[in-house]
Amino acid sequence: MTDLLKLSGVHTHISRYHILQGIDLAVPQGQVTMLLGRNGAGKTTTLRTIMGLWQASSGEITLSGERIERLATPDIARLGVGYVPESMAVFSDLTVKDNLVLAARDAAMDDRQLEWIFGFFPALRRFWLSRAGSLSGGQKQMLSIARAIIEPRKLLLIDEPTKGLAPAIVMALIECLKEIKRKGATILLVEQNFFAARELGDSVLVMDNGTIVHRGEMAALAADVPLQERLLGLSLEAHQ
Ligand SMILES: Nc1ncnc2c1ncn2[C@@H]1O[C@H](COP(=O)(O)OP(=O)(O)OP(=O)(O)O)[C@@H](O)[C@H]1O
Repeated sequence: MTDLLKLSGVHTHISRYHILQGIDLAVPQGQVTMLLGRNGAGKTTTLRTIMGLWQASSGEITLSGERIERLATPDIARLGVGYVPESMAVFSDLTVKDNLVLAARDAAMDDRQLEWIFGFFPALRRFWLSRAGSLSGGQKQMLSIARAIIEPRKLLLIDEPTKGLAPAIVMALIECLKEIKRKGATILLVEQNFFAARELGDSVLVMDNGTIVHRGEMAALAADVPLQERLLGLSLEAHQ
């Protein structure tokens, strides 16, 4: 299996704080890799460092074998990395359509890509000319993911997409992400929801205090409650 993304010995400082303390991880092509860990473990900082939003103070990050840790965020995006931040990246005052037009940047929106996205997220077709600010939380999250996949991406970084959403919406979102996965996407996914983690994850990385403390198959961690309690402080069931 080819590793699409690799981090070796990555350290990140935020002002005087040493947050990432030597991250080694690999994200295999065509798989969903879950990134779990307690609050404050460094999951968001890891995604932001890959995306160039924080600069690694040392270590190497490669995408398809190419070093990216010194590149600026727009250049990393141009190489095919899509990022869905925790705080839903949508422009509330713009329509759903304009949010997607902007996300497609200089490329004209491709009709086939758009139909593909409507297939996952039918609500976006329904509210095409509505202000994004008028959408529900779940619909905003769907728009935020749609913005990240409006152009073909090699790699998607998604930060806690189910956070704060009602259970029915969470289930719908999991189905959408499964479909995106079925189409062969490679995803690094931060997620604390048990169903989402178990349903979507092929492999799992667990972080604590800025390092990776466990790596393995998601199914193996999902089946091992004592290990979950040791690594996460409580079982995945309790994270629902
Ligand atoms: N802008 C910042 N300035 C100072 N410290 C920060 C900043 N952003 C994050 N941190 C610190 O870095 C550590 C890791 O935070 P991070 O958000 O990466 O954790 P996380 O695992 O994503 O947790 P959560 O699930 O709570 O978002 C925390 O101790 C946090 O307080």
